[in-house]
Amino acid sequence: MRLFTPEAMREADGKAAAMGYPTLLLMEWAGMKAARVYRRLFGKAPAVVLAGKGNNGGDGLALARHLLLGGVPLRVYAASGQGGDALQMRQALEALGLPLLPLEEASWREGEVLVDALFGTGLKGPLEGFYAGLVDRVNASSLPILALDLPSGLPFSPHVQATATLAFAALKTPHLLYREACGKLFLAEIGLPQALLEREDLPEVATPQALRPLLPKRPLTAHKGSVGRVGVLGGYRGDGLRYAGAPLLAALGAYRMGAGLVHLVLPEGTPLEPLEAVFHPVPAPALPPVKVEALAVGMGGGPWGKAWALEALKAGLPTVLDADALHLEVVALYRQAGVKAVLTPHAGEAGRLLGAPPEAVAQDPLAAARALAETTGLTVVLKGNPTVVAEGGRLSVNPTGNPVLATGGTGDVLAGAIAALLAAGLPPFDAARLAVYLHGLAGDLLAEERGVGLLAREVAEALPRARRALEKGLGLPFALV
Ligand SMILES: NC(=O)C1=CN([C@@H]2O[C@H](COP(=O)(O)OP(=O)(O)OC[C@H]3O[C@@H](n4cnc5c(N)ncnc54)[C@H](OP(=O)(O)O)[C@@H]3O)[C@@H](O)[C@H]2O)[C@@H](O)CC1
Ligand SMILES: Nc1ncnc2c1ncn2[C@@H]1O[C@H](COP(=O)(O)OP(=O)(O)O)[C@@H](O)[C@H]1O
Ligand SMILES: [K+]
Repeated sequence: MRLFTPEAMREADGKAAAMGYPTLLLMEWAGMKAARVYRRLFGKAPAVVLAGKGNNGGDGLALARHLLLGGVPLRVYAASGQGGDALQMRQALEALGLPLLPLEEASWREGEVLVDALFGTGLKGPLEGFYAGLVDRVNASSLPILALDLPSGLPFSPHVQATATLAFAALKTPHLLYREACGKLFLAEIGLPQALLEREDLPEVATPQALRPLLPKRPLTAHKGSVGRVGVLGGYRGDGLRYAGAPLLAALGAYRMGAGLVHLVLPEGTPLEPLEAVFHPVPAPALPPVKVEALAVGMGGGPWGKAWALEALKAGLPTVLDADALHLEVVALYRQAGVKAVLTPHAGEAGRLLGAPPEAVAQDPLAAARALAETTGLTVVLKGNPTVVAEGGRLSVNPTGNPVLATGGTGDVLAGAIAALLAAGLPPFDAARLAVYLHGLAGDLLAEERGVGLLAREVAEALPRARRALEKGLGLPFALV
């Protein structure tokens, strides 16, 4: 599944028209699916439809007709000046005898549901004046809001804060970058020719359909030496400081992602927890002779981070470089050596590597991940919401995960999980996008059950459940209608 920009979506729309596909059918399907979602969410609660003059408004007018025919009480406030398909939808509605009210008079009361069909992919700049005021009133209404295609105003402010959003034909970038404004997300197929949706040049939205085939198989004859062994190198002791938990969490992440064996290389004197790992206490960063297929390096490394990474490089194995191992010199050496490496920065670390403020990275994570993959020549996992995986020209945007994961150590678990998949033989891009998806899904399962207050180790513990869900093809965090 591809992630469209609003421009790419409009282009697809235009191509459908140029192919002779009757675009009125697309709008009719959009309206019909929207009515279906409305009924599913709100039953027969009375609707107030706010329709703009473009095609997004047209979708709203089509929805209104289906609600009317389905016996849902409603009022429609519409801008004037529709043309093309939207005008036909207006005429169809009026022919059924529903008078359209001027948008300027829009009002609502307790118990009603607002449908936001003001603006979709055609918005050219921030809303101002009347429309900005209308959006502010909508947001202040405390009524449920169903946004059609996009919450109006996105990707700018002000924008509608929807209870639910129904995307048409494909997800667009704002759906994943402004997840909060969308509320519960739905995606409707509306009959756009499939060829127009297959755009290899656009980023991927990671889905169970794409990821399930990547799950490493476990044959009957599997043994702990055959399914991937991971070396974890990290931790620091000095200056009165101790970072002992991070490498342990990475080891848990690796085991819970299916590693056969984990070798844990730690500073001497680190307090050890009972864990199924083989411990290698060392007086200073070093790589003892261990039989592993991949490494995870840098978690809790503090000032030792760089030294851990340089020691690990000697093995020439696929390596996850996390946290304190993320330095430009280190990254350059891995690239020179032709080692398969996955970098796992959050926005702060990515900003440091790119020489950009973290806010700029968080503002456009797709561009930042792409830039970092380009400058380093390595695979990049830019963590956040959404997490973006980049390698060469490829981008994968992850739809799972939630703020419950914003707690110390969840990134360490992820680093170990990626290393386990590298050790199982997956190429870096696949190991990264699969681990990121499952890690986010583990967080989603836990968020639903328990909410805020998770421990990182619990995220590791939930990885097998996330994996089982993916094996069944489940776990897509938005509904297809
Ligand atoms: N993809 C698909 O396959 C399908 C897509 N469909 C639907 O079409 C939607 C896209 O429709 P669209 O292109 O008509 O644009 P839309 O979002 O209605 O807005 C255009 C209006 O906004 C106005 N306007 C712009 N900027 C503004 C501003 N800053 N402040 C104020 N006004 C501003 C602009 O005015 P103008 O500049 O033209 O005067 C124009 O009137 C898409 O989201 C989906 O819902 C489906 O129907 C079926 C198939
Ligand atoms: N708001 C959020 N939404 C989704 N995922 C989040 C959110 N906050 C944190 N995460 C995830 O949690 C992990 C945090 O990693 P990181 O910042 O490296 O933490 P730590 O260094 O404590 O392990 C990342 O995988 C990140 O994507
Ligand atoms: K809208």
